[in-house]
Amino acid sequence: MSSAPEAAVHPLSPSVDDSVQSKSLGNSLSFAPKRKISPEDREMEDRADQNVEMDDTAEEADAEVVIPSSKHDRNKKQKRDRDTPYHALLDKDNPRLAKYIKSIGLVADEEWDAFWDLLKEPLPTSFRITGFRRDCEALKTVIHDHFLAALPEETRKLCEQITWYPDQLAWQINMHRRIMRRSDDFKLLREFIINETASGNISRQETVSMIPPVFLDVRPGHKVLDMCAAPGSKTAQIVDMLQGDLVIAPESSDEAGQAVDVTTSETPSNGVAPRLPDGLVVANDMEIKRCNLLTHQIKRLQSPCVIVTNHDASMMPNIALKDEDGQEKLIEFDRILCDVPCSGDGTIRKNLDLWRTWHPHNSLALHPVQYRILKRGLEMLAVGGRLIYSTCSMNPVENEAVLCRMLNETKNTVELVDCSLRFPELKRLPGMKKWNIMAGNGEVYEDHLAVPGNLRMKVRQDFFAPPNVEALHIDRCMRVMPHLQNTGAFFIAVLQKKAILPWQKYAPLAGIRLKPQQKFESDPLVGFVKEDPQTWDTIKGFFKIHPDFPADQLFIRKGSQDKSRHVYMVSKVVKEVLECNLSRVRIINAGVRILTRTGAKESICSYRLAQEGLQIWMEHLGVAKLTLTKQEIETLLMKDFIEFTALRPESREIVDKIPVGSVIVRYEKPEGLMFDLTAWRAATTVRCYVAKEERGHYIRLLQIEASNATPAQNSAN
Ligand SMILES: C[S@@+](CC[C@H](N)C(=O)[O-])C[C@H]1O[C@@H](n2cnc3c(N)ncnc32)[C@H](O)[C@@H]1O
Repeated sequence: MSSAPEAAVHPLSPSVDDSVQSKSLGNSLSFAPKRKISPEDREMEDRADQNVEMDDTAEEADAEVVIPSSKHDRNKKQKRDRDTPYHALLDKDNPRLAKYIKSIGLVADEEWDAFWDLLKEPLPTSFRITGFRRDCEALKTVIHDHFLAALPEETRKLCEQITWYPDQLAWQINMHRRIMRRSDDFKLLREFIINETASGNISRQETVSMIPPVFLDVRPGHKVLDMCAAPGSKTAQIVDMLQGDLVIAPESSDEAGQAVDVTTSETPSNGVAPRLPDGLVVANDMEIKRCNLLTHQIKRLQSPCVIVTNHDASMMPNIALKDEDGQEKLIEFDRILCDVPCSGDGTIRKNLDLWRTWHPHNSLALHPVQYRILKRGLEMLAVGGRLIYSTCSMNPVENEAVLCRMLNETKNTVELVDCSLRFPELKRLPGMKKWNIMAGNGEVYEDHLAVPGNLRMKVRQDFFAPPNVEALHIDRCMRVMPHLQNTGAFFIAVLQKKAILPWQKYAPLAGIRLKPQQKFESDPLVGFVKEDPQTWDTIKGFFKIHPDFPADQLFIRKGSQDKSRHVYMVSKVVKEVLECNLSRVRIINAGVRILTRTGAKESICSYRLAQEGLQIWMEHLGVAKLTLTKQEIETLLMKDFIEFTALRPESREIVDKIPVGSVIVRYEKPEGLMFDLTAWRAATTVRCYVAKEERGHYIRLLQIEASNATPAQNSAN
């Protein structure tokens, strides 16, 4: 890799230390049983990791699309995607589908042609910036000032900032990715999006799929449950909100004062410990394979607040915490997302098979499970908490009918929130108060009385609008339709729990006995500091860690040689959840790696900082940062190391004072780009410990900064 004399023998060389990984790999505590990974699984995980093409992996999986079950199927699909001239071969017509949508009464007659024609058009390309706030802002500026500003005016008009999206961090380019691929105008922007997706800083996500988390109104410190989370695009938004990296404007002026600023980058001057991200996101999915996709997505977020679990959401086990008296108390979640499995007809613009496979029976069959997941969600929600029910289906049986049934059963303890004044730029329709239902035989029925006896078990009474539909305020639900702003279709309902549910009154929460469930066998999890106080003392001294740093939130896996090398950090609540629930909740993954044992003898500290966890606790590290110039940092990023002889005298002077071992390298331009990297100060070099994709990200930003700067600015650096 390098010609440096040290590099060949350095014990920390990336070639011998497999722990320098991209954001998406091996950086959190895994609880999954040691499973044998089949080539198919591996391929699926690789696909999720690589994102090498601007593909729709996450997006497609977002809808309830079946991931091809065998390698053969996948190869066939890939071949078909490659060979099929863009959307051309399919006969995009389905008279029964047209009859069904017309029969619901969802689209006004005068809008029908616009709606139906658009369903046959491919979706635009949409994406959002994700990650820590400081980095998001830098990337937003680059996209704006460098790429969009350079586009010819006609092309630029196709790029819309999604105005309702918080902090203006999302865009919709009204052109399908396959056409974009052939456009010279978009070449640079497209490449940039592909590379930034690979390094985890941009997330390709369909516009409508971004809506539910925005209405969920997550605040720092909240406890959030995402019941059907895989592949995790909405979980990622939730985590950004929880950590204060994505800020939703308060709903009312009363709330403005309560909003907590959790920006972790400021060191308080009053000696108080800098804030660490707190709160909890439980990201759950029933399918273990999809949980693996979810885990990969979550790892890119580098959050100590997330736990991935694997349960049927309709039977989600209770999760407990200990109160001050040591009594177990069930967690009541502040926010819950029920993005339930659905028939997915709202995704027909990208899931083209639906033109062929759509069947009215699917919605009828899905209603019961959707209802049960919603019911369990409401049970686990705190009084005063908020729950979002969402689907990418247009069928009222999966939407309004589920809600009407639940609202009637919860008897005024739950209400639909009126969001009509929120995000007015987002065009939407109100929930429907009356609808017809198409049975599996293709016949449409106006009410249950009209349904023939032999079909009444399948087309049930509670699938139709109830007589008291007005009183339920079902029109407060929101329907986004494709022709309103060139998107897919989506349904969103915001619910608030006003009191304990009627059937919960007889089972007071504090007294519930939790049943032990099947336990995963994995290496025991132990507190790092308890296990090895001496090493922690050395680490604390070496990195000058703030005395108030909560070291009890650090864990290692004991038993397996390989895993005990890494120290993971979790949030305070996640720590408590792990301590109380490992025997009854199937936890697949949690935590962020912050330290790795190197075994390097030449340093007094045998651990080095891990890049993925750096931002989380950096303000707790008093160790000197080595600030380098643009030229120096570029060398470090491109070659992987910089020799002392290549440093300017000022940098050399600082390096000479730093002991051998792990070091933070900073690049900082006043009013401009700023980032920190983990590195190793060796005898004659400084070696970078950042994954290739992430190094590429910083190199791109530096190059863009240089090309934007005036010649005078350039020479100053
Ligand atoms: C619409 S997708 C969720 C998309 C996800 N929220 C996102 O934004 O990336 C529905 C998910 O529900 C999962 N699922 C299906 N039945 C479930 C159940 N009973 N409990 C939990 N998850 C379930 C599926 O595996 C699928 O991943």
